[in-house]
Amino acid sequence: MSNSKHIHVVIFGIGNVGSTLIQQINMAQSNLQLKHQLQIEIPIITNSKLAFYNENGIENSWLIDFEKFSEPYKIEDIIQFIKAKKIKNVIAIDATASVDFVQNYVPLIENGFHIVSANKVANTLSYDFYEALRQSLRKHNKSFLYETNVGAGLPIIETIKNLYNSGEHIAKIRGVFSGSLSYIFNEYSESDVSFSKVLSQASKLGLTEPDAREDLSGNDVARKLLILARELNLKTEFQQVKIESLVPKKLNGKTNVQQFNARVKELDLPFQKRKTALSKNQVLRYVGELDVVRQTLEVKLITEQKQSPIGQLKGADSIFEIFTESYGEKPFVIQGAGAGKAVTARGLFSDIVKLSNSLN
Ligand SMILES: NC(=O)C1=CN([C@@H]2O[C@H](COP(=O)(O)OP(=O)(O)OC[C@H]3O[C@@H](n4cnc5c(N)ncnc54)[C@H](OP(=O)(O)O)[C@@H]3O)[C@@H](O)[C@H]2O)C=CC1
Ligand SMILES: N[C@@H](CC=O)C(=O)O
Repeated sequence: MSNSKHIHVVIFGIGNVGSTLIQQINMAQSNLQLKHQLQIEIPIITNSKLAFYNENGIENSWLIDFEKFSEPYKIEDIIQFIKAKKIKNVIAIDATASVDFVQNYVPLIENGFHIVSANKVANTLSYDFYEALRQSLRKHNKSFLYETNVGAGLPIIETIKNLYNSGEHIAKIRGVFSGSLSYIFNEYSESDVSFSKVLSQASKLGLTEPDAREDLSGNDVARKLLILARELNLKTEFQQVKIESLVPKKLNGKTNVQQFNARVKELDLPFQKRKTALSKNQVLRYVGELDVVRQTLEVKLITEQKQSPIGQLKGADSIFEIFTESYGEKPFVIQGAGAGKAVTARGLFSDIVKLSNSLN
């Protein structure tokens, strides 16, 4: 009999991040087996409507198999399949951006699933939901890991949590929290290309949310700030974040994502005006600031000096400046790709491995 530990991951969402995670897991199998005696199997993958099941674990042909053999599902079908096949050590991966899907977390936990999530929604609904979720995790002795919620693959949440738990006083966290907005303003400030073109490049690179207005409206950055605030035990609500939206009112609200994409050129003129107003040494940056002492959270577009650390950002890099008591006036800084399917999938993968260390 093999001594390997078997972990089973059910992947909800097979878009940019979910599909890359499948590739990364499949490629790492022999190494995980050899070095860690760990076998990660994927018995179910789903998109919003269809699920593909293979109790022995999906194979490299998963895309074709999904197209041929997937079937409509409800969350109860997934739970029932796992129970019927007596599959143990099960982790549900939320690689969706869905508000509806997070309502499945508690039923999943009650039925034996751990959760690893890239989706920020569960941590940014009401504080009551946040607490109820944690109560359910405690009651059923299950884990919920979500390092990719802030800074994609960068180790932000774990670092903040470790500092906080060790009694370090964190005064402020400031920076560029969005990989897509970083990419957009880095490219837009430096080149002659239109704003709508840069936005479409960011979307093609898989940096934006499925609906790019989530990024442009500041909501995605606001969620990240709120998640960090809650890690620091602030009982803050999303409505308390002061947000500067970059989406004109006429393209929000009543327009759907297709209508927005069709009219995206309407963003070009207002952004051209902001760019023209810049001097030679200035760039635009979309920043977030959590002031822990004042308990204020704010996200906004600013004009920044090119020479500053924030002004020097390149590509889709994020930067997190963390001001704490021990580090004094100079913050310690975490910087690197803040979005992208490869780094985000790798972040989910490392949460899976971390979680599997605590399973038998
Ligand atoms: N891209 C990045 O750089 C980063 C992304 N994230 C987060 O990762 C998540 C996924 O992003 P990304 O892969 O780019 O998004 P995509 O739009 O590429 O993929 C989303 C997937 O989720 C599926 N889905 C939507 N609703 C549901 C549902 N209710 N149940 C099951 N599946 C559903 C979609 O299916 P269908 O096609 O049927 O709609 C699709 O397969 C988001 O929450 C995002 O914030 C976090 C850090 C960085
Ligand atoms: N859309 C997000 C993706 C990661 O959370 C971003 O741009 O940072």
